[in-house]
Amino acid sequence: MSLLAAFLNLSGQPAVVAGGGRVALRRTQTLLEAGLQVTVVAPQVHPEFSVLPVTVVQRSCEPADLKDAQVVVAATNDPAVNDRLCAAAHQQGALVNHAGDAALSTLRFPAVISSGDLQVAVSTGRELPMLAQALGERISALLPDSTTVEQWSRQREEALRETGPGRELALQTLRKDIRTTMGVPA
Ligand SMILES: C[C@@]1(CC(=O)O)c2cc3[nH]c(cc4nc(cc5[nH]c(cc(n2)[C@H]1CCC(=O)O)[C@@](C)(CC(=O)O)[C@@H]5CCC(=O)O)C(CC(=O)O)=C4CCC(=O)O)c(CCC(=O)O)c3CC(=O)O
Ligand SMILES: NC(=O)C1=CN([C@@H]2O[C@H](COP(=O)(O)OP(=O)(O)OC[C@H]3O[C@@H](n4cnc5c(N)ncnc54)[C@H](O)[C@@H]3O)[C@@H](O)[C@H]2O)C=CC1
Repeated sequence: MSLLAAFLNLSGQPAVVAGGGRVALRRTQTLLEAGLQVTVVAPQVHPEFSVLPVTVVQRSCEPADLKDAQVVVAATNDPAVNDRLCAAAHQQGALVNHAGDAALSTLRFPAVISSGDLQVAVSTGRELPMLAQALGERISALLPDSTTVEQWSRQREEALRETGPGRELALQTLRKDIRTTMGVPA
């Protein structure tokens, strides 16, 4: 069995991050980049949270704080608290990340390599973040720049507007151009 590899559109959805340390900060940044509305609940928060567009509630996190959240990250340094919050979050049907135990998560965080809207996500399917990170560094050298991607995207739209044999020909030309540029056999 493998994990479901998918990209989720959760822009505008509420998320709660329990904990305010480095792990919570990293996860919060990832959620913000995907447009979620993040509330951070923790007695102590890393100073970098003050420059982020998040709501900070400075106290210990209770299951009631998770109400309405579509995504819950339990990243406190108290495993029992993380377990309890995750159990409550699962019950309400949220996507759940348990920072201390991936087996208790329905949501795992990959290493992400991006160029504009293009994203490559690496999951090892286990807990081996150094490998995900190292692979990400190799992969980043392979990504085409965003101007090139934009141009290919426009070319594809133009090809799809064509009718008859011109359409297939335009798509074939584009496919060949992309494959050659990416260094795979045309
Ligand atoms: C299961 C998973 C979490 C999940 O998805 O739930 C997980 C688990 C754990 N990570 C630990 C440590 C660190 N992780 C990082 C960094 C990253 N970790 C990420 C993902 C994942 N980490 C998921 C599996 C991914 C996979 O393998 O596919 C990345 C890719 C994405 C992200 O986190 O946003 C991001 C790279 C970002 C990049 O690309 O740069 C660093 C920092 C660094 O290395 O610089 C440290 C050390 C410093 C620190 O403590 O922060 C420990 C504690 C081990 C211990 O006991 O010390 C555990 C728990 C355990 O192993 O039990
Ligand atoms: N998945 C990953 O990438 C990693 C996961 N971990 C796990 O994540 C946990 C957190 O790591 P760090 O951020 O480095 O910890 P940290 O010690 O820097 O921060 C812990 C945070 O939890 C908060 N906290 C404690 N009790 C709380 C409660 N009842 N409610 C809300 N917040 C509470 C504290 O105020 C603090 O902000 C670790 O204990 C470990 O289990 C650790 C390293 C990497």
